[in-house]
Amino acid sequence: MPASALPVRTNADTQAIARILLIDDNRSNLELMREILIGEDRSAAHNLESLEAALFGDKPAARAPLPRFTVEHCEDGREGRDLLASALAAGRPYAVAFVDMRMPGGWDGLQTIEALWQVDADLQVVICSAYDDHSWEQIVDRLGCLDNLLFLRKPFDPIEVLQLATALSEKWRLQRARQNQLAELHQHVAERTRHLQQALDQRLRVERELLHLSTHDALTGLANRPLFMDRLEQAMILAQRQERQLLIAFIDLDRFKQFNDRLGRQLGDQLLQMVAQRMSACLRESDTLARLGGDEFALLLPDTKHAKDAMSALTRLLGRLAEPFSLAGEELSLTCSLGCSIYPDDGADGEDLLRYATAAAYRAKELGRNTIQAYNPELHARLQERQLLESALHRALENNEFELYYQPQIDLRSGRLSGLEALLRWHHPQLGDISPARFIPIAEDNGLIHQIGEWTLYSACRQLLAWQQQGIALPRVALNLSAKQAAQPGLDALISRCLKDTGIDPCYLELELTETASMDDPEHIIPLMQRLRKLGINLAIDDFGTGYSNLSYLQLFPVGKLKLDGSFVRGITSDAGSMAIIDAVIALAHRLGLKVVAEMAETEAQVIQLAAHGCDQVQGYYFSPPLPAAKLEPLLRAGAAALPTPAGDDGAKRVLILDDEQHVTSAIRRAFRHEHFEVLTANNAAQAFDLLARHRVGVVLSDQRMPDMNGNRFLNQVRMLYPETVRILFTGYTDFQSIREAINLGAAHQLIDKPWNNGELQQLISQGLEQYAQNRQQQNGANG
Ligand SMILES: Nc1nc2c(ncn2[C@@H]2O[C@@H]3COP(=O)(O)O[C@H]4[C@@H](O)[C@H](n5cnc6c(=O)[nH]c(N)nc65)O[C@@H]4COP(=O)(O)O[C@H]3[C@H]2O)c(=O)[nH]1
Repeated sequence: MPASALPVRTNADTQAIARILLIDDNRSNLELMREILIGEDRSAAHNLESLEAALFGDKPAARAPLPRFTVEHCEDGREGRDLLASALAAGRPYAVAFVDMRMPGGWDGLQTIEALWQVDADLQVVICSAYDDHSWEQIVDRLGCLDNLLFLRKPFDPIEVLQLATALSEKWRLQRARQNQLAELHQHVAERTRHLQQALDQRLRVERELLHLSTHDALTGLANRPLFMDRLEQAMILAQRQERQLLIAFIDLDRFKQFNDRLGRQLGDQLLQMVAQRMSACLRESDTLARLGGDEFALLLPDTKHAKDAMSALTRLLGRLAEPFSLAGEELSLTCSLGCSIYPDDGADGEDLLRYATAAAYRAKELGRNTIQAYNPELHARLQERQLLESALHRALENNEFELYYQPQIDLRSGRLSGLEALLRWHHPQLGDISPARFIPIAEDNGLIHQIGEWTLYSACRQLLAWQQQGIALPRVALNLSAKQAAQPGLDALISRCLKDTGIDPCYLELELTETASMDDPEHIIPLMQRLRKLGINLAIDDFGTGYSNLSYLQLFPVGKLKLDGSFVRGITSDAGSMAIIDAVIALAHRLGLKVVAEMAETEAQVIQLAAHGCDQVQGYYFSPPLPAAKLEPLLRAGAAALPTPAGDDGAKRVLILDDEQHVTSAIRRAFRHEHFEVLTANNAAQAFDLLARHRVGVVLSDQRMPDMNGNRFLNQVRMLYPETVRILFTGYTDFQSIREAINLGAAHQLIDKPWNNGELQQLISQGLEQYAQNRQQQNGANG
């Protein structure tokens, strides 16, 4: 009969009440059981207890309420299993099942119990049996020794049924509660574990990020200096074991500051990122590229069998970097200077190796940028000297080891003293006098230049004041300003303060900024120059002609002077190229209303030529070396120097003979001593150029074979420097090669064989002088 055939009586308080399933094929058994368990007659038991309490004098105990059950039943094992399954699925599991042992026509009790436990292993089971058809041992054998199985012998005592139901349902409840607690505990533990895991993950992530931040450069994502040094140390250990070499490179971007200033910080950063990406792209996984700061990078190539292989990687890097970068609609050409050192050849200390590579990169910069320079012993010596000077420099100011020397500048028209250049001298007690060319760059690097500059400024102004107080007419004093000094914030304030402190009129002060410093950073320099001009200070551009001038800037610089670099002055008498540059600079400066000062003029010939080419002022050993203030006093009081005077005639009666053999020049001089022309002689090209610079000469006769410069080359320079002068070449042998060259170059007008015939030579010279006179006339005519 289906379960629904008997009305299912359920108690109202279903949640707190244990659910019991009865499975028995005997309906009257079911009825009886149900009644016992739901229990209308249990009030009688209660009354009985009350009566006992009255009789034996006990107070009727405050009785715990009798357990009540929700009972459902069925008459067949399969049905019981299904009921159990659907109750479980509905979340209303049975606590106890009373199962009849014998149920003919269906599953017997044991089979039923097995099926029930397959559905719900927690179910407490009571086997009800009236027969001894299964011993307890047999039951245990079949079902196992389990604590959720009890045996009830029929006919059963209602109390026994109730006790079994109560105890087992309580046990079931406790077991469930424990299971729930355990599940909760598991859940709690799982949750807690999950939280801890999350916290741990988070912490690991933060730690990883922190580690990355502390070992990487935030802008480019490249390794930073500490990580680079660490990798270098590791690589050195490995390289030592494997007897390999390592290459360490220092990379400095050329003129990055200019780009950064022009593009602005944000685009400058972007450019650095692009540079980093491009460099990384041409390196191997095993290489380490690091950004040390600013525009400086370091590279470690550990996978190097031979350092030479690595050099080709560096060349590739240099080439890739030189390709233009597209940024903000512009094509930017950026190059780099690269220095490298090799482990173990150059050293065994990581810091040293990086320092050597850095020194080599700076050397590469000096050599003209966009190039690679390997560390070498010469650089090593320079570095050691640098270290020595650097530590000595720190004490130089305190120990009063500096002194200012002054070198006069002379006006080439009047010979008057037009100014003085103050030049710093360092007298070191042990190392002797040290050139500013050696220590100024060091002072620029370590920042001492600012203190040194301040000292120089105050010293020069105080000296000017002292001269003023001695009644000496004040010349203008020029001071050098290095690029770092010019970049120093508050420079104009310092100068104003110094002028105020010393009471010097700013018109007596001139500041010289090199062409390179001015052109490197015009956006900063132009406003600075304007502020200095406002203060009344004069400005000059130093070493003009050696840098990469953007000539259009020249109009924007509020300067009054260009200082022509000494290298051109040195070549003025002998090198047509130097002369051409000097001419061009003078013409340019004059068109812009600027004066030109030539520095390092050492010879009379140079001074004469500079004057002849329209240079305004000159400075150099020819007039005076830089001197201490006291030694300059005679010149300052005189206020002028004697200018050299070129021979006044036009050279139409002058001949210059150049031959390295003195007996040749002497013989010619003797032969023509009574002639109508004067004979000058020289035994080397330098002497000859010097004579030509100081005298006009109508005819030049040069030997072809000379050790310092052959005749063709000499005459060719003469052709370019003094085009009107007539040139004759002595060819000692039948030297067709030199004859052909002389003709091709147009170096010589005439050729004459050695040994020569005096009559023939005299005739050639006379013709030459006539030709020269005609050239001069034409020239004068052309000049109007
Ligand atoms: N061969 C030759 N040399 C001559 C002749 N006449 C002068 N000189 C030298 O040429 C250099 C000219 O100075 P500079 O180009 O400004 O070049 C200077 C300047 O750039 C820097 N310097 C010197 N004093 C200072 C200073 O007080 N501050 C700064 N920032 N730099 C300075 O050091 C450089 C070298 O200075 P010095 O060794 O004094 O070298 C000076 C000077 O002594 C000559 O006829 N022949």
